[in-house]
Amino acid sequence: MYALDSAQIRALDQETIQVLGLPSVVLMDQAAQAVAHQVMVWADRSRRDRRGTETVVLCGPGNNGGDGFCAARHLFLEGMPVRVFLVGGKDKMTRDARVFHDHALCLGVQVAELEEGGAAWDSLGQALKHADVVVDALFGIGLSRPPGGAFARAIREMNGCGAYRIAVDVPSGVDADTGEVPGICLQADETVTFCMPKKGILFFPGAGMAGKVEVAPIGIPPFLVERLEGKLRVLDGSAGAWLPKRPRDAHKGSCGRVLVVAGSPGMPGAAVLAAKAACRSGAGLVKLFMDRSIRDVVHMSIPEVLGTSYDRAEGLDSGVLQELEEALGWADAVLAGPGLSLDPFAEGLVRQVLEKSRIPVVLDADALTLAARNPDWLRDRKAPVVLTPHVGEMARLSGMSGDDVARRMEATAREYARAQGAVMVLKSARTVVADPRGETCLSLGGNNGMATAGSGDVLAGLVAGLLGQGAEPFGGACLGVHLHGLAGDLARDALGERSLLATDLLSHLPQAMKRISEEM
Ligand SMILES: NC(=O)C1=CN([C@@H]2O[C@H](COP(=O)(O)OP(=O)(O)OC[C@H]3O[C@@H](n4cnc5c(N)ncnc54)[C@H](O)[C@@H]3O)[C@@H](O)[C@H]2O)[C@H](O)CC1
Ligand SMILES: [K+]
Repeated sequence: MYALDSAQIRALDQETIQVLGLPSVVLMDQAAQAVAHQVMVWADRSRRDRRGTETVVLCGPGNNGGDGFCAARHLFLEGMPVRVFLVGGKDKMTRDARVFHDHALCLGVQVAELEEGGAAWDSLGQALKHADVVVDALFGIGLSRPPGGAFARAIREMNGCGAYRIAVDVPSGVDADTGEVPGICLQADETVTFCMPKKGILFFPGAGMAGKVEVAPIGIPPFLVERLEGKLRVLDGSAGAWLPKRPRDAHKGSCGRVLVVAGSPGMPGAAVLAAKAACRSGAGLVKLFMDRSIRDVVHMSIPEVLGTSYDRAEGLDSGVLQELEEALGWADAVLAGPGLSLDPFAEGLVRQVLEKSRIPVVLDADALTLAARNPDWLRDRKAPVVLTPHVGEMARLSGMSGDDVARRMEATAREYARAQGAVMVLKSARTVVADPRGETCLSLGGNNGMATAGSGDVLAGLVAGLLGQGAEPFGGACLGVHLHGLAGDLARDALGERSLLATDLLSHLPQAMKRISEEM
């Protein structure tokens, strides 16, 4: 599945209509049938007699409204009571919307026009009072500014009624491309979107307005979708294809060696979480390059982890750098950053990793901040790099504001990946993974319970562990993100969301790994 923007979906529309000769009203009718079907599904699920289920449809002047008129037709032909209210005026209607508006009228569907100051608002109020379902067909991908006037009032009325709210394609008020909600917006219980989900209902805040998303085919051939440029792939179980195969005669030395450069005096936690996640990824050997002061607590927490320790108090001398270089020579992948701190000692370690590493490098947490301070380190590096910033760290790396990064998650990840020649894992409630060559994935997995200390350390360790087993950087990052979200959802299902801890992610990783291995 892909998340598409309005330009892509319009291009698909046009190709299907022009190249394949499928009339646009056929696409609209398919879309409308899907909406009407979901109304019937709701009636059946609520054990309501379909013919007793009252539906109110609010239509805008565009093709979103056209879907609404056409859906009303289908409900009417099913013998279901339906009322339609038009906002925006008949004179502004698109051709296809007009076709189904007129046909609905011919069938006997009641259509009233809502105008500012008009009398039909009372009828709308009455209709919504008795409605079981309300269908929002005001705006779809054509929204170009915050809804105002009669449109805003209609949205307020829909939000204020007790009916089950179904949005057509996009909840009215959501920017279909960015997910921004510039003004008033429908709070949908469900969104029936067509062909492929629109980016605006997968990225927040739009994702928070869409409710349950149903994706309905409307006759656009898959091969047209596949050949679209710049698609945003939505991660699912197929991410398992990126899981490195294990040698048949596996032994601990042949299942990946991962070096974790993490932790600092008094800060063992992040290092433990990251190293444990690398172990849980299936890597054969994980070695922590750590300060002597945390060695005991690390070995108590993870007996499986090897360790090379240094004494930060003695300062960063050539001996430590030599040991780090030797450890890099031992490893198949390296993670630097969790709990490393930002002092000159830590700076020296990250610099050494980027200068000397010929194996894939994952930079997380403090290493990202240090790399942002020294941009030439990334530029001059010799190894493939995966960066795993959250929005704030991305702001520091890119010089953008956090709000701008949050508003342009996909574009920011793509641009920075290309500029740095690095794989970007840009983390937020929706995480985007971008490859320097342009391939980009979106993870819908995970939940609010994962917004907790250490969650990022687990992800970074997981990604490094997969790269250490031979996953290529982009695939390993995508698989790590997918597994991380799946483990988080499994943990939430078992423990609830509120009290989730990063250690719960670790304990649910085996189940997540088992799940994707079985789906392959
Ligand atoms: N392939 C598909 O996915 C198909 C989608 N269909 C539906 O068509 C709409 C898109 O229709 P469009 O006419 O382009 O735009 P909208 O109906 O979303 O918008 C209506 C119209 O309203 C004007 N407008 C925009 N913002 C405002 C505002 N704030 N206030 C007032 N007026 C506004 C603007 O002129 C818009 O054109 C898509 O979402 C699907 O529902 C097809 O039915 C089938 C194929
Ligand atoms: K809508």
